[in-house]
Amino acid sequence: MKKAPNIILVGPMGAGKTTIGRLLSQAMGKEFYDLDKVIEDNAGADIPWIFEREGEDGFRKRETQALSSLVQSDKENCVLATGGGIVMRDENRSILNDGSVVVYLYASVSQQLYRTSKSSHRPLLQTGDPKATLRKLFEVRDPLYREVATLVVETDARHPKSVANKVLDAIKRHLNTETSIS
Ligand SMILES: Nc1ncnc2c1ncn2[C@@H]1O[C@H](COP(=O)(O)OP(=O)(O)OP(=O)(O)O)[C@@H](O)[C@H]1O
Ligand SMILES: O=C(O)C1=C[C@@H](O)[C@@H](O)[C@H](O)C1
Ligand SMILES: [Mg+2]
Repeated sequence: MKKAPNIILVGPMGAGKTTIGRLLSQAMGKEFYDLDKVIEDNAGADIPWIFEREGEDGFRKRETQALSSLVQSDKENCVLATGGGIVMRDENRSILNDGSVVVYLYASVSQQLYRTSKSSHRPLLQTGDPKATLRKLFEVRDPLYREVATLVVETDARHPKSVANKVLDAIKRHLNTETSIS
């Protein structure tokens, strides 16, 4: 029998990947993984510490390693929330495109700013002008999220539960179309 595809959420910081991923995994009865958390558990240190000691490059190496061991292990039936920069490496985009259903959670820059403003856990946003940083990242990354996405779901002005339901409907529709006989 065909394996159930993994569901992978991509999108910018504050899109809600962690929040929606958890809700989605509960609704679908799948196991939930948050790649940022997996990286932290593997390193025995938090993301700000990794950036400080190893730089962004060190973090990206750990990110690719965690992604490939999760997705290329025999794990199936899981929901994986990624970090906002997962699409930056070609190697990661190839892994994402290898049989998973990838959902791009779209959020406008102003929503990203609002949703990330309460936490100082994101090293890339510890700048004088986080809005300008988010805008620059969005210009580079939005086309890459779209490149890997099977589905795109808009999250602005929606409660997390409503986003999760929208994602669920889109996944069901996608999987039904994929398996129906034309
Ligand atoms: N649809 C939504 N409406 C309002 N608030 C939201 C929504 N989705 C997420 N949030 C809130 O925004 C904040 C950031 O969400 P979350 O941590 O899930 O984002 P993320 O995409 O995982 O970010 P990162 O890439 O940094 O891991 C949280 O406080 C969360 O409760
Ligand atoms: O957008 C990014 O590059 C990042 C997003 C976070 O989820 C973390 O993965 C880390 O802070 C880097
Ligand atoms: Mg997250």
